[in-house]
Amino acid sequence: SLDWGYTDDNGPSTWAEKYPLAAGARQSPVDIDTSKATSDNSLVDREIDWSYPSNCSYRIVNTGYGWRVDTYGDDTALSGGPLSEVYKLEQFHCHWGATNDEGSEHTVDGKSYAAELHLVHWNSEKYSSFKEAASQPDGLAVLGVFMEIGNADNAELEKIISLIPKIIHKGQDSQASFDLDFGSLLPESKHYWTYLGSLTTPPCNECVIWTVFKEPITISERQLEVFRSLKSVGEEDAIEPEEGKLVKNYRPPLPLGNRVLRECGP
Ligand SMILES: CCN[C@H]1CN(CCOCC)S(=O)(=O)c2sc(S(N)(=O)=O)cc21
Ligand SMILES: [Zn+2]
Repeated sequence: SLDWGYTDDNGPSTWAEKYPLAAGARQSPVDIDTSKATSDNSLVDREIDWSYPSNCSYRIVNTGYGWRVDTYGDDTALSGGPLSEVYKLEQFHCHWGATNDEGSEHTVDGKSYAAELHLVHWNSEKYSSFKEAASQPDGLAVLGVFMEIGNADNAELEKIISLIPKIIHKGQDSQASFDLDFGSLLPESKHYWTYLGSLTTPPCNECVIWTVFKEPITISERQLEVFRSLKSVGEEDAIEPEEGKLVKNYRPPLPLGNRVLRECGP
């Protein structure tokens, strides 16, 4: 069985037993208490700036904890906002819940969204590899985008969702070269909150500069159901058809403690 996961016997409340960093003071996600957010002038004139390729080849993989799209971050760049260097996109993935009233990792004044998209970048200006960056306090920059249920399908996400039936079991992957317009995976408004945190899964390294957008994007109920059809076990694990489904893969919020939560944007 998995040494960590999201069930009662291996879920977030047990992680610190095997992954001591999970009990740290700079953990993610957090509840974004909007009354605590300080609008910081140092961020105002440093708009978050990203450039992603329009068409690129990608690999989508079932990690056993969800789907992950590995990008070959050559001509990607994320800078500005809270970032002092240029970061490259390494991968993106998503977190969701068993029902639509939960699923996001960050919450806003206690409100959960149905899912949360994470675009994971690493500080390629300062460090020579993603792995090295993941052990540094300013090594990773993750963009968090809330997802709420809408009537229409999200056309960009559909390109990913159409591949999920090929990776139902843990370890399966699918190579695809589809032209993904990352810009449309991000909200129109660049209004965001930022704070220093961690990976939201083991090993829970405290290496992430988080930027969470205020405006959600939409996903349809059908599309979210496809996420929930993923399995956390491999094809060879003989289990009942309904068993092992990844119906939820989010970590509940941890205390912000004495960290500063900054807000920027109109
Ligand atoms: C299931 C494992 N998830 C991990 C896998 N990686 C960790 C690699 O550690 C190398 C030492 S990662 O840096 O790609 C990464 S980012 C996030 S999150 N949810 O905080 O955006 C989780 C994870
Ligand atoms: Zn994540």
